[in-house]
Amino acid sequence: MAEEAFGEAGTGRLRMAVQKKGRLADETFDLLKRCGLSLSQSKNRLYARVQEMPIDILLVRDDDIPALVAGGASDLGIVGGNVFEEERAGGRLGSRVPLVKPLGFSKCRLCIALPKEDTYSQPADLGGMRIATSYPALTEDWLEREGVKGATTVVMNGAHEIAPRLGVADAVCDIVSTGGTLDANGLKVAETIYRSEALLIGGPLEGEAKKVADALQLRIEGVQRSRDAKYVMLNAPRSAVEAISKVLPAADKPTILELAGTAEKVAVHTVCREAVVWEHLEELKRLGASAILVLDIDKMLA
Ligand SMILES: Nc1ncnc2c1ncn2[C@@H]1O[C@H](COP(=O)(O)OP(=O)(O)OP(=O)(O)O)[C@@H](O)[C@H]1O
Ligand SMILES: O=P(O)(O)OC[C@H]1O[C@H](OP(=O)(O)OP(=O)(O)O)[C@H](O)[C@@H]1O
Ligand SMILES: [Mg+2]
Repeated sequence: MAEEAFGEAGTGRLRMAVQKKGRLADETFDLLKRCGLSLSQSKNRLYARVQEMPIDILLVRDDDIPALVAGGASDLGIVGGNVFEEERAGGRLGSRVPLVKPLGFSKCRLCIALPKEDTYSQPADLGGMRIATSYPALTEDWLEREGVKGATTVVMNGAHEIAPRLGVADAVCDIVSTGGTLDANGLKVAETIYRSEALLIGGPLEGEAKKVADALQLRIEGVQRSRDAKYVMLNAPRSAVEAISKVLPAADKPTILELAGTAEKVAVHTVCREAVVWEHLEELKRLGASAILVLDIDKMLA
């Protein structure tokens, strides 16, 4: 591998910054794998090269991704919306980094939380409080929008949940997923100020980089389309096919196949969301469906 050429502009290889290790990294690598892309890691593990497409992957801390993209060192990046919006709200990105698409993983909420014993009914109750957070810009923007008077932020880089107990803050504003961390630290959610998921950011691109980015996006869309979708096969009385098609709505009409040795029954194949199958299982059985198979779909490319 021509390591010296890595990351240089103008090589025609698209550069994409992703988290090296952490809560975003596993799902980012899984997404690339599902896009049919395999990575060859460099010896120093600061970048990897995609084998199947001209893409170089920068392996970095998530906090650095928006600035790398804004500064032009990377064409694209995959980063949590919380980090991206914090950098943007803090005025550190200029106007140069568009959001390309939400990716649907690493979902979490940015919440203001208070000690469980505090009473809370409205934003004004946060007036005058010190709020420990790694997201001062998003927190301050929200406080201003809600007209909260006199609240301030105390910047901490981790373990915010301990701040009220230490007396260095009255409230926290941090990432919440299951709520387990807050609960274990005697805190409760007062407000959700931002709903986050992983985002693909970057561009606008030109020339070869744009072509590669478009091809990558097409693959990502294929993976996203297949994420909730299931391939459903069942046998049913021919007379029930129309009713079954209404119960299992799909983008396209179902495929109806003859079954050997019978004219009354057919096989119905369709694609729909898994939840729809569960919701309507009883009804499908009532309509005479049998041998219901629900299969994973690896990709739906168009
Ligand atoms: N509990 C959670 N559940 C779901 N998503 C989360 C959770 N915690 C964080 N995230 C999302 O994953 C992103 C990365 O979280 P992680 O804890 O790996 O960050 P980090 O410790 O700042 O990593 P780095 O070492 O790259 O700076 C967060 O910015 C957020 O978007
Ligand atoms: O609502 P929960 O499911 O408990 O998740 C929330 C916790 O997850 C994140 O921390 P993480 O566990 O990633 O550790 P970190 O503080 O080292 O980032 C976040 O900072 C919260 O502390
Ligand atoms: Mg970080």
